[in-house]
Amino acid sequence: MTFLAIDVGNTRLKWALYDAPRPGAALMAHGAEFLDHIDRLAEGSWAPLIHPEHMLGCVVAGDAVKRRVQEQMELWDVAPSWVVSSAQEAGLTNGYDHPSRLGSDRWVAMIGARHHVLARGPARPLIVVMVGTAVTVECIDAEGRFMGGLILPGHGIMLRALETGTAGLHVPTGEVRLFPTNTSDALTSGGTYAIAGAVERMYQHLLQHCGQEPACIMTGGAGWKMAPSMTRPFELVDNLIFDGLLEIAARRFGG
Ligand SMILES: Nc1ncnc2c1ncn2[C@@H]1O[C@H](COP(=O)(O)OP(=O)(O)OP(=O)(O)O)[C@@H](O)[C@H]1O
Ligand SMILES: CC(C)(CO)[C@@H](O)C(=O)NCCC(=O)O
Ligand SMILES: [K+]
Repeated sequence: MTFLAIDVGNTRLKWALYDAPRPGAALMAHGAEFLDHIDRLAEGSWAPLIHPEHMLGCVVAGDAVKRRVQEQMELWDVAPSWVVSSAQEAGLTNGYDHPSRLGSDRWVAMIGARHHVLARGPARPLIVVMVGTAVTVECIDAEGRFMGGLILPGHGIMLRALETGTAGLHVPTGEVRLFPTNTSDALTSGGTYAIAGAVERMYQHLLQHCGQEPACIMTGGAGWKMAPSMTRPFELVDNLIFDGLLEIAARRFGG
């Protein structure tokens, strides 16, 4: 019962082929393409794959990109299905004002993170940080209710905004420093601590609200770069979105 998971992000499409639609399934193949290059998937990295029997994805890039991905999937006889954020799914409840307006990447990653925590011990409050093109910081209480979260610009967007918005800031990437003494280090440290500071703030909000130390999980391609600058112990999980898609797929496809 092969299963293809697809995460169409703001910048790149990431995919993973598993031997079954269930948590813990074996990973058979995986890859990533920039959105500009997705029209080559069927003749490229998808061509040699075993045909997936089921597929589930999440997409934040809009309908035109979704259609381009579905065109590539015509290579196989598999129905495309995409997660839409809802009021409730896989044990999580959604506290967003309009649940369907919550980015499905955020919803799916939270589902992955919640089950990650439950697999290890008793339920507890949870902070989920996704570090990619944008950064999101989500708060979930011990009962599995998504209480709310932050959206902030990712590191790359922050630096590009400063480059285009100021008269003379064009410098190479620097190092994260406690007391930056050159422009490169000042910019790199500023972006990093903006993210770390936002996360710390949400940690305090959740701790205060729940009266219990939250578990902290971080994911996304740049998570490892943020890890040394965080103020709390964070567990890095490679791809929470795939983990969440496997949880949902197990319920939908009965894996
Ligand atoms: N030192 C850093 N600290 C924090 N974030 C960084 C750093 N360097 C790069 N980044 C961020 O990481 C992003 C790349 O992460 P990732 O590979 O998860 O994103 P992506 O797959 O391109 O995004 P998406 O999932 O939205 O398509 C960059 O866009 C940038 O914002
Ligand atoms: C916030 C991003 C860009 C993070 O990838 C994405 O989840 C998105 O476009 N969300 C829709 C708006 C929202 O989540 O409130
Ligand atoms: K993403």
